[in-house]
Amino acid sequence: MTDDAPLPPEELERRLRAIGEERYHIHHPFHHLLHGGRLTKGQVQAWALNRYYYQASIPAKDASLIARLPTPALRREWRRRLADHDGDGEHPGGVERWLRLTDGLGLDRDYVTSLRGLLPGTRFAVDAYVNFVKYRSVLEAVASSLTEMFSPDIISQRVAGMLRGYDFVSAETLAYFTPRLTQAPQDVRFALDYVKREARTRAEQEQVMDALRFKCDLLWAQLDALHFAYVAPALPPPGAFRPGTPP
Ligand SMILES: O=C(O)c1cc(C(=O)O)c2c(n1)C(=O)C(=O)c1cc(C(=O)O)[nH]c1-2
Repeated sequence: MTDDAPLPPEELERRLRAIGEERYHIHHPFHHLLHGGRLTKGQVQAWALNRYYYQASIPAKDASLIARLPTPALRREWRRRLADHDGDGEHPGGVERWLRLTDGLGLDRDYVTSLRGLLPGTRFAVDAYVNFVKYRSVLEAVASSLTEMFSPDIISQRVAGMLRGYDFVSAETLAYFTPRLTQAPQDVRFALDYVKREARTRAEQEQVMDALRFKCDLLWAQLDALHFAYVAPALPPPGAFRPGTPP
């Protein structure tokens, strides 16, 4: 096999999984603290408030991808993701469910949704994701969703660890995560089959792997920003959320 020969699809999948093993945010020190019950309520609030922007931006990135998908079948598949996050008017979607999580932690909804307390690092990382999906190829955009291959593990760890570690967190507060345990594997099955089928050249396969690395990096960067602002050296930038201070 020359360097330019396409990888067998199963080898591409193995390499994608190896990228997650190495780079997924499950390995970030902030997550170890969060899941280990070692943060204060204010630090957990900072995590939830910042992550709201990620949750609220996911439907925007999915909607921009739908506009570029070439077939009804592809658009239908991606439309399901939009409904998962936005709800259908009767059942709440992920964005509303995340707000129930921030409610449960005692944060004011108007303050959370105003984004006034957001860290600049969160904003830049999340916007980079939305722009990546908007401007890169459809193949790279689909590939960038593949971090969801690794999310059921981190979600299971998080829910168990947070229920054990914090008396201010209840199963109801964390209800956001329950449907993700079935939605994420369904999303992944489709996206993984898609990239294995559509990345036909070695160059396209490299683009797929790079897209997954980029996505891991932007998830990591969000936790770096949180760690710097709220754990060590604990220097929240001007205007950012400060635990215990009224908005
Ligand atoms: O809890 C997590 O650590 C985590 C990670 C990810 C991810 O890996 O991108 C997603 C989610 N949760 C999530 O809840 C979610 O809705 C989601 C959508 C996407 C995406 O890229 O389209 N990732 C994720």
